[in-house]
Amino acid sequence: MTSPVAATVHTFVKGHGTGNDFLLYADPDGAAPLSTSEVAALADRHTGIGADGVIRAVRSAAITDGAAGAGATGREPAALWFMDYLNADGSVAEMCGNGIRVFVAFLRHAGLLALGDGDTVQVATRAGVLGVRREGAAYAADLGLWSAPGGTEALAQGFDVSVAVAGLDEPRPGLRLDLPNPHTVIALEELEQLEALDLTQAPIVEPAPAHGTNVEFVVPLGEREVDVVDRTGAVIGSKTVGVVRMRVHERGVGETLSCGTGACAAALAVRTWFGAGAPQEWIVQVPGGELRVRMLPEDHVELAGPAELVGEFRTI
Ligand SMILES: N[C@@H](CCC[C@H](N)C(=O)O)C(=O)O
Repeated sequence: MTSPVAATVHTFVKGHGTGNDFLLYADPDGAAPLSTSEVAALADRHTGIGADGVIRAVRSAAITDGAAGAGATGREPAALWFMDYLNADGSVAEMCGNGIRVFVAFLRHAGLLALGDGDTVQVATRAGVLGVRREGAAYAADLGLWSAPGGTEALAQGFDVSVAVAGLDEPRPGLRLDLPNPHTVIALEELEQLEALDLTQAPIVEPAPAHGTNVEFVVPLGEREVDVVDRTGAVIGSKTVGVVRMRVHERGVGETLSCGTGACAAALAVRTWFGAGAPQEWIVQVPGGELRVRMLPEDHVELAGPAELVGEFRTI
């Protein structure tokens, strides 16, 4: 591979969360951002290293307005590190739920952060400062406020757009939710319908959201009793959780094996459709594994799941 990368950046760590994979690098002083075309070249699965996104770790004190792209939060005294997340096509996204867990794992691996089991670190993102708690080898992130751009009317109705996709005969109703990156969730009745979808092309959402959208197709699978364990792993009770199967087409990427903010949108949409009495916790099954979503007070939502680092890659 001929390096598409600026001379200052050659070494990347590859990591993933339930198969949603990223290339990460440290740029403490904010001196080595990558261009859109450099990111796209690196993320290319045939001629680059390959990834769903590229994540740059910048000291938040080094972020000046606009330096990290549209929506940069500026200096964040509450958080030492800023997560600069870019999609595989080089476009800027407001948030990445799988990425923020892998980001924290990367900071620990690079010796840039010490985080005890059960402790929480504040991370600056384009969605504001978010807390990420370590749970052994996994992480739980409070992704902050969710909202429905269609307002209470869309939530009451359960949908506010129409979505056409290859593999389904007719357009289906979809519900838009912001985490704060844009999502559109569509319910299907059968797992066979989910498996038959062709997500090699982006689903067509009408009316088209102004800034594009990630699109999640979901099949609700009912409720399940699961063990409640303490920090030592001992079972101390049980609780009821909802279960959802999901496939996703990500804005700026294509179909991915997982999407963390998408899993939250899926759980929020299914909970909305179920109405009062729906579980507050959800297991979201994605092609790359399982994620846990928990509704927190004041319209916050928590996403928990694994974060794994694969290896280091050096471009030439
Ligand atoms: N995979 C991410 C979402 C990444 C951003 C998304 N493609 C967008 O453009 O909004 C996740 O885990 O949340």
